[in-house]
Amino acid sequence: MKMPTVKYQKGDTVMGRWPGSSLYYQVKVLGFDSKSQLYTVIYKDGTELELKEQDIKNVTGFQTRSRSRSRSRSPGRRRSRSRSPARTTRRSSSRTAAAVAATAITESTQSSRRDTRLKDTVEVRLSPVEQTKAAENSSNNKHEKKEENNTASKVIEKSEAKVEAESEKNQGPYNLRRRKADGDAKPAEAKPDQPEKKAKEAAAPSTIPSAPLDFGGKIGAYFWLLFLPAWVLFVILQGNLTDPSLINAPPPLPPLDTFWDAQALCFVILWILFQALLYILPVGKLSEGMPLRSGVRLKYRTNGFFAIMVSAIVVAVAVHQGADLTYIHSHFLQLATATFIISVLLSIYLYVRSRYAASEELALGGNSGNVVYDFFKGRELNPRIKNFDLKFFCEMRPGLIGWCLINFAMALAEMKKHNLDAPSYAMILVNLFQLLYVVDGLWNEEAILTTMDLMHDGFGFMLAFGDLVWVPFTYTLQAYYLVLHPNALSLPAVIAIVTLKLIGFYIFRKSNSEKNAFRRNPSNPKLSHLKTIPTATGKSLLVSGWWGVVRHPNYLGDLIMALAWSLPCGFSHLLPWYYMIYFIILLVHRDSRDMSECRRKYGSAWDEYCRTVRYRIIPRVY
Ligand SMILES: NC(=O)c1ccc[n+]([C@@H]2O[C@H](COP(=O)([O-])OP(=O)(O)OC[C@H]3O[C@@H](n4cnc5c(N)ncnc54)[C@H](OP(=O)(O)O)[C@@H]3O)[C@@H](O)[C@H]2O)c1
Ligand SMILES: CC(C)=CCC[C@@H](C)[C@H]1CC[C@H]2C3=C(CC[C@]12C)[C@@]1(C)CC[C@H](O)C(C)(C)[C@@H]1CC3
Repeated sequence: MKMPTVKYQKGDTVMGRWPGSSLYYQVKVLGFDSKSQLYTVIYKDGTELELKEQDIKNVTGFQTRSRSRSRSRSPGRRRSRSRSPARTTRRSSSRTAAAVAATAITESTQSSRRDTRLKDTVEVRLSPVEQTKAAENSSNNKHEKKEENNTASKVIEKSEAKVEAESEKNQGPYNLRRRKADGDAKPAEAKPDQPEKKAKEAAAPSTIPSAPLDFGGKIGAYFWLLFLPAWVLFVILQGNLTDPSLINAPPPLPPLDTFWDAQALCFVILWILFQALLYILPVGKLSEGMPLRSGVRLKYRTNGFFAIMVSAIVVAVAVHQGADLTYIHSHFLQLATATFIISVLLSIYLYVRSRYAASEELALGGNSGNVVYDFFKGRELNPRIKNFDLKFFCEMRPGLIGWCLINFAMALAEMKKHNLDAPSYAMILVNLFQLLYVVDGLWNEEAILTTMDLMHDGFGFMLAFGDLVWVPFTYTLQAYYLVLHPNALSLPAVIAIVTLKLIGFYIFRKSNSEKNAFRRNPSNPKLSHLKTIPTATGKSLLVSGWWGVVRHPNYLGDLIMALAWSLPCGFSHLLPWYYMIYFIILLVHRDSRDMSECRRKYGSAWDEYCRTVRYRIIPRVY
């Protein structure tokens, strides 16, 4: 960059104020943009920021800050332990831009959230220095103080209102850039029909970091590709046995032709098309997703509740007209096979189209270069055909609503099998509990946009198979099991199980809504009583309320609900407990995936959060 005649020159070592605080660090000037009048500076750990001239000072007139003074003055100090910067540095292995952020715990009140944030900056990870008295008293500095508040409040306005999008779009007075160390630059791929994009990407190295391999890496991907379908087959066959124990040897494989049923395939295709039609109807809200790396926010048609209501009416009319839904029970294996074929075809399509996707459209994982791993994990973050979002649709519609349809069919099959006028208590509980879970998910469909799958995971076999096959054909196992293995429940048992379900649901819903509301509008007045930790990305972390109890309160509620789903099936067999066991494994794994991802994103701010909120899912246990 050619430097015009400006106060500080490229290569100068100066003191740069950290946005939102009154602390200065030694930085090197990288350049000056005459248009925005901002200096690009680099901190010692490699973080780049754009600063105004007022926020830069000459090194003379500064002295090293005494740490104890800095810390004892801080209100946040009261809440946090292990504050030694040296110690923190040693501990935090994956320091990101956040590692240099002033990690503070802020208690925001409705009226003074912004001010409090300014005052509460308590900790820095570089050696902070402050100005000498003489320098502080200079008239220049008086002006500076006034200006400091202005600029700092701009930062906070930015981080509270349009946070993520802007910080990535490089628009505000301060500009937190991605650290170079955030990932390996990958060769840019571009759509052949987008020569402009291709040229741009070829010129600038891609910013897509490849995340560490998950799920056992490349070998793991082979394993899961074989194991997951085999497991679905195993549990379906087990459900038909008189003694369906998960620890029994697998039943003999039925002849190959029993897997295939053209009619079953037609039903599955019809169901998916029907759901797709409901999804594209211009009914319901258009919700914005979280900002992507490019700063863009995609729009999603969140009409899931409408879709399940219409589906329920259509199914009721069909049953009234004589449609025999017990077909679903008698052709469970064939329906699962047909859906599996569709999920494989969809995954192949997704993989092929991802080869033509621009690098900014790819997820952080799934770009290992290994075909099998990438096919399994998924490469493209938000594959869309026009406005039709394939990942969102698959996650929220055919499988999820199909789950309720299958449960209902199992209730009818139970009545038919045992000549009942009404389903058993156990069947009713399982149906109602899971219906509540799905309807709640669809009612709060917008909340899915802030979950890991939507924000971070690519769409590949894992999710396509998970959404279309795994959910409808394994999450229904309790109802499937009850058709052939009735379990009588006493009234007190029913009351106890319902109570447990409601407790779980309350924790699950409240915690998910709290995070979703906070992510959508961090300055939401309803959340102003909550304590937060700011991070260098502009986003904050909740550190009180539900997210101050454990790091994943939503998982806790979900697990309690899972327990309530299995209890109605009794303790005679392990099969109906499969969901509970699987769910513990899934959530523990998701928690550790999320931990690594958040540590990568938020650095020391995340470490601070983990020190403050010590337990992951179950208070005082785990
Ligand atoms: N039934 C099932 O099969 C099943 C399976 C999996 C999950 N689930 C449920 O689906 C829901 C979503 O789960 P999920 O795995 O996507 O995880 P999640 O807990 O909804 O999302 C994790 C993300 O939340 C943000 N976050 C973490 N701590 C925070 C804090 N203290 N303050 C503010 N934001 C914070 C982080 O993202 P950002 O900071 O980037 O926003 C983190 O990556 C959960 O209720 C879970 O139980 C159900
Ligand atoms: C194939 C395997 C082993 C894994 C795929 C995981 C996949 C089935 C789940 C990952 C995230 C889950 C999820 C729901 C369903 C199951 C998953 C897609 C969810 C849509 C269920 C309804 C809830 O209300 C929810 C919070 C919206 C759930 C979001 C996450």
